[in-house]
Amino acid sequence: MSYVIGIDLGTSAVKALLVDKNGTVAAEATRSYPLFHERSGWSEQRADDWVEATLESIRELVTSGSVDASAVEGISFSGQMHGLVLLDVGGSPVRNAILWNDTRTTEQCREIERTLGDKLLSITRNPALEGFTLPKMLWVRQYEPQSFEKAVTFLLPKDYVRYRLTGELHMDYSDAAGTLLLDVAGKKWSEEVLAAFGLPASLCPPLVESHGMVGTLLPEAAKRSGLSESTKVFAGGADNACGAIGSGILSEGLTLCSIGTSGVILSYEKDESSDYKGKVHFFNHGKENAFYAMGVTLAAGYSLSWFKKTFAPNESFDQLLSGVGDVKPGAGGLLFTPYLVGERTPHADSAIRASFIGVDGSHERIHFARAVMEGITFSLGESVHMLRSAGKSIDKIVSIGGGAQNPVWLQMQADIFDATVVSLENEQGPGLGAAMLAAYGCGWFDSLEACAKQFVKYADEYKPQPEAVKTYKDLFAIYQQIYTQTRGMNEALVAFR
Ligand SMILES: Nc1ncnc2c1ncn2[C@@H]1O[C@H](COP(=O)(O)OP(=O)(O)O)[C@@H](O)[C@H]1O
Ligand SMILES: O=C(CO)[C@@H](O)[C@H](O)COP(=O)(O)O
Repeated sequence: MSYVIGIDLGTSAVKALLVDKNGTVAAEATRSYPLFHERSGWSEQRADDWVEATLESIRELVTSGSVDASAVEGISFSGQMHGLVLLDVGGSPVRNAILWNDTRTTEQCREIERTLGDKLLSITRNPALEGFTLPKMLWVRQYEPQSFEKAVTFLLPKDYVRYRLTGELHMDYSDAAGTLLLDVAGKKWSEEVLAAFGLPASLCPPLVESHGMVGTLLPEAAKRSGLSESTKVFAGGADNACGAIGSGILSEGLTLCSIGTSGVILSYEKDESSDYKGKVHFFNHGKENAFYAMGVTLAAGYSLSWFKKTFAPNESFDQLLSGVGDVKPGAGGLLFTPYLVGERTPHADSAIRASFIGVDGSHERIHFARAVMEGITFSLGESVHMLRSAGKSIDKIVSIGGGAQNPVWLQMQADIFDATVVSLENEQGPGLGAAMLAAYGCGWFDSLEACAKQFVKYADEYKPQPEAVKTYKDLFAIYQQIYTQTRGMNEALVAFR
């Protein structure tokens, strides 16, 4: 049997999947790495931690799957988006990577808006948001000029891992779209944006399709991972593009909900023609010449893991959430807004922070846990609402990410989104999407769609329950007021953080 490997470089951990030609996951391995929050709003990781964790997880896959190294034909990647990795002339990172959920760059975002005006949206199809890569570059240039002077290339997280495995520098369109340096519709680095900020084109790596082959493994990487040097390496894509591929979101009318560290609602776009005026992100898909529109909740799964870490550090998610289905929708009048690190959609605001509203003497920890899950889902519901308001019809949503492991949460999504929610048999959307890019790249299938027919296996369907839909509609109207009513207070609190 032949295999491919899909690597999902997440924020909390890297997950590696060994997948056979039938799309069956033969083995899985995961390794976590630390996140550094040196100041409020900052979020960094060490790029070399990703490489070590990836090599270790591949080695475990190969060993636990008891496969012959020569049976693994290809490997590809899904990566957390937007993170800035600056490399010096020797190919080493000049500082820690600054991640997608780091919001230190408000000043640089305003500078980008002032400099580019309307051109920003027409070229990059996205507004200046703190999480994107260009503002991070400008921040490093302004505040750490000694590091920036050393930088000759920039990469995104999974591109750095792939570079260390192959020695080749590349970036795929789906990830490049999240840098604010790409002409998204034209599929090329924007000379206009680069020139406007005095950035040399040589900083940008060559662009490739997600299923494009970029090389084979370096001898050292082959030795450490246990794979053969002839293993073909394919570019891969942004985690949300790969999550979409791994969930079969490859044609018009299909929508994805992903609750990982972040949360996203993503809707397929067959071409570049839709214009959301920057209200949602608009990026290149990992499928050639396709696109997607996407709303992002910065602290989705992160809100629940913050809650667990703070109030139930010694329990598993399943223990923490046991009994959460017995609490009625609305958590006894307790609402939560998941703005622990600021927000992106629909409120691009780095100063806003989370709230519990309606705390009552009768509330127990389980009500708070339910309120956190509901607040995250309401936030994602805002993106569903925005896409519907722009004319999208959203009746069926494939749900992935760590959050999709809990059936109560899947039913809650169906009730809050008022749509049928479908889970996957193997809850590994982005990793499976990466494996599919390798399988398609290896020539196992004529198209990603043909690969999806074989690889993507849907599991349970959750239908919206009318009574809960009605309750959540009423609560959503109250939830939506919390942002405007707490914004001023949070701005005043910035000085105390
Ligand atoms: N058993 C579970 N039930 C509900 N939520 C879970 C469970 N396990 C993990 N999660 C949620 O999923 C998140 C991690 O999702 P994952 O897709 O692995 O993230 P990432 O790819 O960003 O590293 C956690 O922050 C947590 O909120
Ligand atoms: O910033 C975004 C999308 O724009 C995030 O979705 C990141 O891509 C991180 O993803 P996860 O670690 O939550 O999967």
